[in-house]
Amino acid sequence: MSDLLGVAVLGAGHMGADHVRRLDRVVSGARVAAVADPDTGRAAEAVAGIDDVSVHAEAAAALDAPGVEAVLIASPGPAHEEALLEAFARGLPVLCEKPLVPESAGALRVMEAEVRLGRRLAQVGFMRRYDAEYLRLKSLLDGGRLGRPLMLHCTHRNVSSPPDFTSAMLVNSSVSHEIDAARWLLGQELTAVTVLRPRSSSSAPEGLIDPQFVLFETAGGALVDVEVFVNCGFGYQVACEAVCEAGSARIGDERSLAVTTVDGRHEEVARDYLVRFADAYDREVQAWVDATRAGRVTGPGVWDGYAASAVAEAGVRALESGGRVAVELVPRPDLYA
Ligand SMILES: NC(=O)c1ccc[n+]([C@@H]2O[C@H](COP(=O)([O-])OP(=O)(O)OC[C@H]3O[C@@H](n4cnc5c(N)ncnc54)[C@H](O)[C@@H]3O)[C@@H](O)[C@H]2O)c1
Ligand SMILES: O[C@H]1[C@H](O)[C@@H](O)[C@H](O)[C@@H](O)[C@H]1O
Repeated sequence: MSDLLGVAVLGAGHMGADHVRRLDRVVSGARVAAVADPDTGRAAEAVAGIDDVSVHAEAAAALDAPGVEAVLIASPGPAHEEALLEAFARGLPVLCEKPLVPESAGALRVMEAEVRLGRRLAQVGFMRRYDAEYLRLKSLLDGGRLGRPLMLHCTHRNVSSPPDFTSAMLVNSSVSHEIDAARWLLGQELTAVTVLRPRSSSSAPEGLIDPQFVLFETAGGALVDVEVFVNCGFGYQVACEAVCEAGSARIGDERSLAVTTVDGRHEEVARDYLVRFADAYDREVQAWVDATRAGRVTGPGVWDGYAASAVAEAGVRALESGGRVAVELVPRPDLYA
């Protein structure tokens, strides 16, 4: 028996295949023991060259495969609730890609199941909490040098959206990251949301409301605004400026490589999340493996996933109604105190 943590990866698409590579070649202390995808050809391709790994069409079969001790869920959001409940039924620790569950009712069922178990088993894949720039901003805000935060101005741009992307997904898929980051950076719940629609870009697919301007209110009286633009065409840009009583701080300005030639100064712009957040995913998965081997959950958990889904759901209602929508959260169970 290997002393490496045996992980079943559910879903072998963009994120799943990248996490398989990461578990196999980047992080220490883990190995890929099984992979599941209804497209078994894709699953087999993702694990090509890896020893002692089984390939399954069904997620449940991968959870029951030999050597599986933990689960990484990278299937589409609507498949997450069933996968989480199946993992909990087997007592398996989980790293679940965002969203925990797209609808808050489903997220609540997952939370109730974990509370019934009486111990935390799941972490949600909000990888920005592991990004070096976000970590510096968090530590600056927590240190108090800038004083009380008043506003966060956020930008979230993608080059283009996948073919099945809907107007609601700008809020509940893309902005779910800002929802979690704002809750974490400010240490406050988001209490209300309003979504404004500038004129849609002519580069956006027909009918897609893109960009959107999302405004959150927080329990501590701060405001968080997000420009989300998923067909901007020119780069993957994620930025955040915190404006506080005694100063401001900004991250996300792509300071990685600047090339100067006779034609001027040129700075690289990431093309997608796998590039922009590569280090953050590595740190996230390593931290999850380490915590899991120590029998703990240290990252964003089921309460964070539930809160993000509830806020996003209010956001979608705000987009549809054009009005301000209050966020309703159930009381936080003691398990997540
Ligand atoms: N953290 C991030 O920055 C980030 C980035 C992209 C996607 N995601 C999340 O990762 C998840 C996967 O997204 P993706 O872009 O890789 O999607 P994808 O469409 O590229 O891949 C999903 C894969 O899951 C498979 N699948 C479908 N139903 C399944 C099931 N029941 N069990 C197992 N596999 C199943 C599909 O066949 C497909 O191969 C989503 O939850 C998405 O929101 C997170
Ligand atoms: O699912 C993806 C992913 O979460 C990315 O990090 C985000 O930038 C995209 O907008 C979203 O569609």
